[in-house]
Amino acid sequence: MIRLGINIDHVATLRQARGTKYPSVVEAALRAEQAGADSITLHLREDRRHMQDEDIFAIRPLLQTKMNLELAATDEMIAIASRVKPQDVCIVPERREERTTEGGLNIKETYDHLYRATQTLGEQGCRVSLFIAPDLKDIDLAKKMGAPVVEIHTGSYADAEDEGTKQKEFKRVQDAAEHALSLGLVVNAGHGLHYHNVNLIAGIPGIEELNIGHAIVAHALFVGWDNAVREMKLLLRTYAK
Ligand SMILES: CC(=O)[C@@H](O)[C@H](O)COP(=O)(O)O
Ligand SMILES: NCC(=O)COP(=O)(O)O
Repeated sequence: MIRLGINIDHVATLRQARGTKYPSVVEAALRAEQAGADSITLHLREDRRHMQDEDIFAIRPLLQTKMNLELAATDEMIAIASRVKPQDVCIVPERREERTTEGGLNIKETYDHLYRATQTLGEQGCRVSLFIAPDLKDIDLAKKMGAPVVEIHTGSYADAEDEGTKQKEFKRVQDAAEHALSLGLVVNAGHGLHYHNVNLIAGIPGIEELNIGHAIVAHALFVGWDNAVREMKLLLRTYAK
């Protein structure tokens, strides 16, 4: 059964907008688990625009499911992950000026650096995932690097502005997932997924987990957090093959 990772970054975005203590990211994480989340994803960005270090340390011991900590492969972030010891770590690309994560890791250009980060985090007992574009060559490099998991960036699929582009981008994700599974990799996917586009991705056989956040936080404004999580969980159950 495909698993649902709830990314709570943008609960923190609302909090950071005013520097208040509310909404509580701890409450968001625990209630998401109660509502059916199989994992809690948090992206500790270098610029701390949403999640803060103290959020990561506070949430880690309280989770009943697992923590998937997203981070850039920097010495600072690897040191934090080595202290927090999340069950899963997803290495993601980061550029300060970006509005959101644009594209996957440039594995070819940064192979040696990513290899060292993957090894270090693996030695800490974390299951390492690489956030990559739906590109077969990048998947081959991820396998060569020894990362047990890849998370396929679904942003181009989610951003498609016409049906033809959407179907083309979906096939890229589908082909990439099939190739990664054929190499024995665990395959996750995420970025930009919402209640009206998750169906095709959830229907790809073999995908282990979808990480979804922004759309769930947005929907929660109208239906409540618990219901927003439950509705997404039901969609995954409905469309998974
Ligand atoms: C890696 C990924 O797709 C998510 O963590 C996404 O980055 C959400 O956070 P932002 O909206 O800050 O990019
Ligand atoms: N890795 C994808 C993720 O964690 C959530 O991305 P989004 O749903 O907030 O776009």
